[in-house]
Amino acid sequence: MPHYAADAVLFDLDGTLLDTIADLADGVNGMLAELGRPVRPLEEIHSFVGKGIANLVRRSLTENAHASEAEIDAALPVFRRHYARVNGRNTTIYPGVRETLDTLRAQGRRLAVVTNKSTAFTDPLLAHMGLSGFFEAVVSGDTLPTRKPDPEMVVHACALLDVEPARALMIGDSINDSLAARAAGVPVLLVRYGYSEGGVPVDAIDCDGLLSNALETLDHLQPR
Ligand SMILES: O=C(O)COP(=O)(O)O
Ligand SMILES: [Mg+2]
Repeated sequence: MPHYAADAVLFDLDGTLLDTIADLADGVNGMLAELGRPVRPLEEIHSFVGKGIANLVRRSLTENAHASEAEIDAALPVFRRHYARVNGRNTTIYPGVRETLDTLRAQGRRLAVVTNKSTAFTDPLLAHMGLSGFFEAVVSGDTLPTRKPDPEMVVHACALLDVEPARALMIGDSINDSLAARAAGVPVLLVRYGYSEGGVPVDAIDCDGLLSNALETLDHLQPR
């Protein structure tokens, strides 16, 4: 197993640091109910998460259903209103995450969040969960014109942390994370416990290793 020098570790948020699916599902189903559409099971909403909020709303309206572009546009602020109301309410930190962040900081590594979630939800959620203090940079889905799987957010996080991409390590849960990291030249590990957008099994995704618990990140790093 390769051991990475990793001066910086970049973390995806939804499905990697935080189990946010209950709140995302409440936001989606609040929106669907208000629009007079049938609500969806949490398991289905799982597979819609990973490419940002606009994609989540689109998939929620069009999977085995029909919605016009105008209806999709109009639904976005409805979702945002419902999600803002519940963001963090039933969210939990995955086992091992806080200890991992503590250890990485104690080792002097710089940490960032790189998430497709919008800034308006990312920042209050990190604060609510008591995680803000760990991160020197937070790159959200609306920080740049592009989102994961494009590499720019990952490149931007490395620049903010003043670390060469090859000296960083990305931890994510979906193909969007692995594609973005690969294209940015950052090694990438995927957690087995996240949402894996599109329901793609993580074993089938090109990455540098799989983690059953965030603490296993430490096993992939060179000591310092
Ligand atoms: O908002 C999303 O779709 C997913 O966010 P993530 O990039 O933190 O997994
Ligand atoms: Mg994710």
